[in-house]
Amino acid sequence: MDLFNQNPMANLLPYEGTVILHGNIYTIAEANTLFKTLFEEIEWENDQAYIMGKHIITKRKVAWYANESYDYTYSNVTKRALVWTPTLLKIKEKVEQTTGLTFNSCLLNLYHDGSEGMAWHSDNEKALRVSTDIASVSFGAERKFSFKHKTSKEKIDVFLSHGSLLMMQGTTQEYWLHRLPPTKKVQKPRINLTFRTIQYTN
Ligand SMILES: O=C(O)CCC(=O)C(=O)O
Ligand SMILES: [Fe+2]
Repeated sequence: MDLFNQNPMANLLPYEGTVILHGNIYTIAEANTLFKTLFEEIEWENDQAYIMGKHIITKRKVAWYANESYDYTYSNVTKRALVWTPTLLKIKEKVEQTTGLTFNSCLLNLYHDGSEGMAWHSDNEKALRVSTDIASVSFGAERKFSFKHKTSKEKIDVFLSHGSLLMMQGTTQEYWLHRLPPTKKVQKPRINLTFRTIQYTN
């Protein structure tokens, strides 16, 4: 037995965090249908932010859905969460069954092609967070997703395929950054859903 053969359910991080790739939780046919439905039904908007006084509008599109409609402020822009669509609820239930965890909100990102990505960051907005577990579901073009340790700078790459589930847990956000690097190799769109547990008051 090759002990170094990658077990897809093993922790991909060597220390100070837990990242588990569950692999594909949907068949290609199911994932195709979900991609199409999300592409058409989600209320996609360009993301906006004020970063160092500059108003930034991304090409990448985003949407927030949650158990309740509520306002939240992120990068100095106030946004309103939308209430789950039936498709999102079905995906949330599948993720909850697979992981044994529960989530109350979801950030969706639509990358039209490989020229769009997301820069190094960690998802640790303290005001919002009650749990650090994040479930990431991907549809469409396969893309590389990278982790970088905040002090050692060690890098770990993983490929996120059509219908796959990746879990980021424990101290991952505290000690590691992640990003979706842009790439010239990908011409097709990708949709990513990150299910989170956030504390909201309204
Ligand atoms: O598109 C992805 O795979 C990751 C998105 C992400 O990191 C985020 O929404 O915080
Ligand atoms: Fe993130």
